[in-house]
Amino acid sequence: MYQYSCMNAISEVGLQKFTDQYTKTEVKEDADALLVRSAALHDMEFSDKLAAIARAGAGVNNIPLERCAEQGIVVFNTPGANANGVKEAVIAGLLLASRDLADGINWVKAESGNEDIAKLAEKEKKNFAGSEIKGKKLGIIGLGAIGILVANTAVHLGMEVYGYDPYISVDSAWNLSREITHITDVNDIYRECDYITIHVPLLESTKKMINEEAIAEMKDGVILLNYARDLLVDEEAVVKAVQSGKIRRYMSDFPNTTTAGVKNCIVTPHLGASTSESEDNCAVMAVKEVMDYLENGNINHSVNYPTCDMGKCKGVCRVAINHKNIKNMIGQFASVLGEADMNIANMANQSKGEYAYSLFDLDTQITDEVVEKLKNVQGVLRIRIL
Ligand SMILES: NC(=O)c1ccc[n+]([C@@H]2O[C@H](COP(=O)([O-])OP(=O)(O)OC[C@H]3O[C@@H](n4cnc5c(N)ncnc54)[C@H](O)[C@@H]3O)[C@@H](O)[C@H]2O)c1
Ligand SMILES: O=C(O)[C@H](O)COP(=O)(O)O
Repeated sequence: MYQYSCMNAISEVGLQKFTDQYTKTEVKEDADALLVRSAALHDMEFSDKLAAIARAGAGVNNIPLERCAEQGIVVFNTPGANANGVKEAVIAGLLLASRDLADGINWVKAESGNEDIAKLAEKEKKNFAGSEIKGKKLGIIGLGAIGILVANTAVHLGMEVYGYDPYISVDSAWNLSREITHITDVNDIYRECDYITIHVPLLESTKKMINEEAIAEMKDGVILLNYARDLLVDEEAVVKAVQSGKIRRYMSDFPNTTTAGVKNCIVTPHLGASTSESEDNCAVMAVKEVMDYLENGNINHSVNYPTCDMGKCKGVCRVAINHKNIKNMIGQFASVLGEADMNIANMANQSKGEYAYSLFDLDTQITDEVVEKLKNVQGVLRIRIL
């Protein structure tokens, strides 16, 4: 039996995928797996029982990845599962930034008791006039799951699309429309584009990538969209630029005291992935990842451990070892098993940065004594027998 705990509300469509081997617990210390959306886990202590954390979503900046890896806790996310939801929010953002729909709607609300509203509207509408996106240049920074969907949709809406991503995956490159101009110097996006949208992960290297210098390179009256993370942008510099008119509008999905309520900053309360479809997709993917890891030891879509998948165990038992990526680990594991007269029927070993993961299918049941010997190999972080 396994136990899981939810750190945020997780879609029932996903939770229903758990079989009767799983029960939900409110006691986090009892959980084998945690499911989370944006709840901040940086200050949370993790029990020795916890084997997996699944982020039902894309961004993992709310999870201490390194600390988890060191404790042998595999962290998963659900790449692409909410990308369509975010794409649609970004397209809405493009239109809201171009047409003064928000102020127009607010004006109608304010005048709702006015009997002359229809006549007055015809007089006032000039105050809410905008521009069209067709024929305008859109620069996309980050062509991953969301960036490519935005890029391809914007092409269909008649925009001229420029894309920048020095680390683009082969999959993304295959899925990108040929109409998109490939940019290798991000400054060309800043200099050329009428609209700029960012879709990169929040990492040390991307923090405040949109800063005063980047803004200075941009066209006057540019529209900037941020449905990725607020810390990617120096928002104090953005607010100054909005107030001076350098940036016509700043669209953000991340409210904070810097941008909330500022004229021409249109901020939504982190709604990008808040659609029933995205919430279901993310939860289903997260639950499947957790079950495959807890039951079979397979790792798919982890952000702190390598992908390692041997399907279902074909031997008598499977030994799953989370360990440091240092030399001679496999040799030591094989020696311990060989000395105990245990044959390895099948095995896999993969590494990612400082961490590695090994799976061994054995022809015989492993004993507690051998498990203890494997645990004592220096660099081993966790062992599970499945
Ligand atoms: N608003 C929301 O609700 C919401 C929902 C989902 C994701 N997000 C955020 O959107 C962002 C993108 O998510 P995704 O699912 O597309 O992720 P992804 O991993 O599929 O794509 C990110 C892309 O950014 C590229 N990249 C990394 N560093 C870069 C750099 N310095 N310059 C240019 N490109 C760079 C990567 O190569 C990758 O192709 C993330 O920050 C994520 O947290 C927000
Ligand atoms: O990174 C993500 O997937 C998004 O920011 C969505 O976050 P949420 O699951 O809290 O809506």
